[in-house]
Amino acid sequence: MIIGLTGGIASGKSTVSNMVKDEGIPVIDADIVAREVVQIGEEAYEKIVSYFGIEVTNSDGTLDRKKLGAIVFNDEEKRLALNEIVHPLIRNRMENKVGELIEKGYKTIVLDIPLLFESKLTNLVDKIILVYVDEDLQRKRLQNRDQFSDEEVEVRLKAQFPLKEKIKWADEVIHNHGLLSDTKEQLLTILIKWNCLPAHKHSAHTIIPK
Ligand SMILES: CC(C)(COP(=O)(O)OP(=O)(O)OC[C@H]1O[C@@H](n2cnc3c(N)ncnc32)[C@H](O)[C@@H]1O)[C@@H](O)C(=O)NCCC(=O)NCCS
Ligand SMILES: Nc1ncnc2c1ncn2[C@@H]1O[C@H](COP(=O)(O)OP(=O)(O)OP(=O)(O)O)[C@@H](O)[C@H]1O
Repeated sequence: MIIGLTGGIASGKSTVSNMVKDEGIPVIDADIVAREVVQIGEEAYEKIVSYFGIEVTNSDGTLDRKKLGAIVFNDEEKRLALNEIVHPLIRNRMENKVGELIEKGYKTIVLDIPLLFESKLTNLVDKIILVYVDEDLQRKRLQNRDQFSDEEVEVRLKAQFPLKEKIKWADEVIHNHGLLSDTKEQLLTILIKWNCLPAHKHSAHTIIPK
């Protein structure tokens, strides 16, 4: 089973995906793949530099992600242009990674994709888990984690579908407002329901009814 793990910026996807990895299930992280496809010399790197100009590179030639972020999150047309350059390559690379893991014998693979719905990547997955928090908490966690100004937070939230909308399209929702142990319990309940835990892990989490 290929599970799509999605949410919104700072809703807790990485937190949940670390819990998934702890259960011995491999995770492919779209944010990491997105960094791989823009390395110097890669096709997307050349396209980005020719579209956005040399100003979006650091002195060592690597992309200046802060500068590129400041541009694309304040200009919808440019954000969509960046998406058009990188998203097909992200999709391809993720499909290849899934193929490799299947060949290695993994029966369950999780794809952590923030823009699963926005980028129409849902056909990559069989089931979808949404990591949900309300927007106020999402703002607070984003601000705390990345030290963004109010405006930087708002433009990033505006670039994604609201989490409330995404709930409708998810098979399961993990509410990530409380303790990490609550979040983990919700995750395990879903994985057990879908029969996705490796056998030794499954028995470790089986709750024996009284
Ligand atoms: C704009 C960039 C350079 C900013 O880099 P930065 O290191 O500051 O952020 P990072 O890549 O870690 O992304 C953080 C979060 O921002 C959100 N985000 C990233 N790109 C986008 C986008 N194009 N549209 C909406 N939200 C986005 C996601 O929730 C992501 O988890 C970078 O995010 C990027 O290259 N984005 C395009 C690729 C993409 O869509 N990545 C998301 C995975 S599908
Ligand atoms: N249940 C929780 N309680 C307290 N803090 C949390 C909880 N879950 C996540 N956080 C914190 O909230 C922030 C955002 O979480 P995380 O980085 O997992 O989100 P994300 O969805 O992966 O973000 P992004 O889309 O930007 O990669 C982090 O600083 C994390 O430590």
